[in-house]
Amino acid sequence: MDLFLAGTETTSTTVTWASFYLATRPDIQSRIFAEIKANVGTERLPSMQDKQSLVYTEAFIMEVLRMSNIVIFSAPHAPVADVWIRGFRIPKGMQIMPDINSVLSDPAIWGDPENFRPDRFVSEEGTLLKPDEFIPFFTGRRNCIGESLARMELFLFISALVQRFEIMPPEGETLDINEVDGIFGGTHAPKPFYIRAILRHGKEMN
Ligand code: HEM
Repeated sequence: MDLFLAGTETTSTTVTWASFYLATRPDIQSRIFAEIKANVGTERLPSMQDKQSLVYTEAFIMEVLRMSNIVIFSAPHAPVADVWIRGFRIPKGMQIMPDINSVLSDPAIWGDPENFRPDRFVSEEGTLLKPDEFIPFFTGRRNCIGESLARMELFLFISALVQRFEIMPPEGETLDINEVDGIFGGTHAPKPFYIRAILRHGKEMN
């Protein structure tokens, strides 16, 4: 369970959502590639040392995590004593499953949660913003134990993918969020879809 669902399906589903957003948003993909080209180049693969300088790339990954919201409910939790929240009593020991989606898509927090907009995580000074409400790995003492590993995997895989390939919809086709969204099983995954991954070469890479 830990190995296949928590450790594997989560990151692979996030990469699948990232491929969808890359294929449907060439404007965003161009900005990611330009950032990688300027800060890493194309002679070597990006490494974790590059994360500080690839702010927009990391903001893209955060926006994929926010929009795709692959773990809609946290694991079951229970209070160790009676608590009152907005007039509701949650008795000691009662199992609750907090709704992560209600936070990641709250207009009062994000303004335009329905729009895919990595810039919401970039400050005016060009640094990465980390709002408290960004909780795809949930929050508190029992939050996702694999967060650091997952974020490292996503950064290395997605930055290398965009450095080497241009991601596009199939020839002559468009991809639509309403057609791929979404299968709610172990994770919130997109329905199967096709993309093209065209190797970047020549002038673009130099
Ligand atoms: C994009 C990737 C991932 C997301 C969005 C994610 C999200 C979550 C969430 C929301 C929880 C529930 C936390 C809570 O209820 O407080 C959780 C728990 C957990 N995750 Fe992840 N996870 C991801 C990747 C991983 C990876 C790569 C591993 C392991 C290598 C992992 C291992 C676990 C384990 C073992 C738990 C249960 C922790 C506990 O109950 O104490 N996760 N994850």
